[in-house]
Amino acid sequence: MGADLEKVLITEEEIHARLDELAAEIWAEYDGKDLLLVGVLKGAVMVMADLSRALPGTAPVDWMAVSSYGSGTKSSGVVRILKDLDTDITGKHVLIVEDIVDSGLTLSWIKSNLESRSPASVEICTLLRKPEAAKVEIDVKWVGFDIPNEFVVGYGLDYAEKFRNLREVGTLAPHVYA
Ligand SMILES: O=P(O)(O)OC[C@H]1O[C@H](OP(=O)(O)OP(=O)(O)O)[C@H](O)[C@@H]1O
Ligand code: HPA
Ligand SMILES: [Mg+2]
Repeated sequence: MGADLEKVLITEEEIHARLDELAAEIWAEYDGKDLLLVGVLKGAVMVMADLSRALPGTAPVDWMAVSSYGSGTKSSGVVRILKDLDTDITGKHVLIVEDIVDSGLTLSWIKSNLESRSPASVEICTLLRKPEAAKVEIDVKWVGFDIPNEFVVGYGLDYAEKFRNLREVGTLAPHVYA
């Protein structure tokens, strides 16, 4: 599987060090508040697992599943809810936890969808962001790493459902696409 990578952009150690920093900042913001962590399946599973465990206190976790990419490498811009939250978020401080903000279309749709449910606040934490790929303006409060506009896999991110279980984030070698 490692041989399928062209280059490693972010190592496992760099990811964990950055998530530890973000967890401390996030806890400073939400300590004492009614916080709900919302993960976006499936990509955010690894980020949620490590970020939530790096928090110095406890908070409930819920999940949404939406589809925008299908099996390809380009966002269709069409977002569908495949699984909604189990939680009523009225009055809660919602923190959306994501693996990547690419075009921003998915997150901007999810954020306004959640904002329509009368929460106390909705913010976003993402491990990765591609500033050059942005198609909509979206306010992301916590960003792990800004990365170049290249398709990446690993640490939850897939290509055709594969490579989510890589420990690092990297780009794929051309032979994988062939
Ligand atoms: O900013 P955007 O261009 O909208 O892209 C970002 C979204 O695309 C990916 O999800 P995908 O739809 O591939 O589902 P997955 O998490 O199951 O891989 C990723 O996990 C984000 O949710
Ligand atoms: O670069 C990416 N890789 C994998 N999945 C994605 N979903 C949006 N951008 C990406
Ligand atoms: Mg995907």
